[in-house]
Amino acid sequence: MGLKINNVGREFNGKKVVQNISFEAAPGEIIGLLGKSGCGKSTVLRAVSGLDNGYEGTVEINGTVSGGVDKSTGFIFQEPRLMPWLNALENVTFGLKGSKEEQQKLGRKYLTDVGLAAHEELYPKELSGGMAQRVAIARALITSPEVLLLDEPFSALDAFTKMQLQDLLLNIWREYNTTIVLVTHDIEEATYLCDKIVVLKDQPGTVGHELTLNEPRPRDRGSAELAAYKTEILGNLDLENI
Ligand SMILES: Nc1ncnc2c1ncn2[C@@H]1O[C@H](COP(=O)(O)OP(=O)(O)OP(=O)(O)O)[C@@H](O)[C@H]1O
Repeated sequence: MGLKINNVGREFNGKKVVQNISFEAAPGEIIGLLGKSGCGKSTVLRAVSGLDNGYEGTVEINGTVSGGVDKSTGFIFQEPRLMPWLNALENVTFGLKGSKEEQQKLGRKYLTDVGLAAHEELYPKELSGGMAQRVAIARALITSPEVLLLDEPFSALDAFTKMQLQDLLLNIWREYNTTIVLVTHDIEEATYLCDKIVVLKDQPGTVGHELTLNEPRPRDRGSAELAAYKTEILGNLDLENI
């Protein structure tokens, strides 16, 4: 159960961009996909999400081979991608079934979870970058996904907001016990959040290294243990060939 990626490969215009990507995430595990720009992290995540289905290999979610966009997954992008004509609550509840009252009740619960209970009426242009990304997180959570896929979700935010949202993500993960796949190029972020990190090598993207972080939470961002993981990752990033 959980997530199983078997030999995923993807070609664009006759060129292999990623190949033989395999990794697994147990239910409730946070797994990071880390690598240099262009190594194929987003390509792999799009295959896992079903947003792209032109890949080789298989993606299994809870034991079932996925054949497209799976209702049990939620996606969070680098930018919030909110609808500008809808307020925060309407963005979160957009597309939900049920009566307006039911939708609003559910929407308010998730807005509360992301710390925006008092801001449901604000429109995207009235939200800070961090608030907008909180709305995007609430929108992804409202369908109760078993697997949450995040593509560099905090990379556009300032350092302080980024740390706040990383902690928010851990709170949500604790509450909902979702399996999480996090694409990031941020080594600090990966070691702070993840149970397992898959380091991709590029051209074509392949799994270069995998490490398991047996570190209890809450983690200390400045600890010697995390520093040792960072060193291990840096040693496997092939930085001489940037
Ligand atoms: N739809 C597409 N058509 C053609 N080439 C593509 C397409 N999508 C991705 N690529 C190419 O695949 C390679 C990997 O891209 P991808 O976005 O997966 O990398 P990444 O590791 O997520 O990069 P970054 O960290 O910069 O976001 C790149 O060379 C990119 O140009």
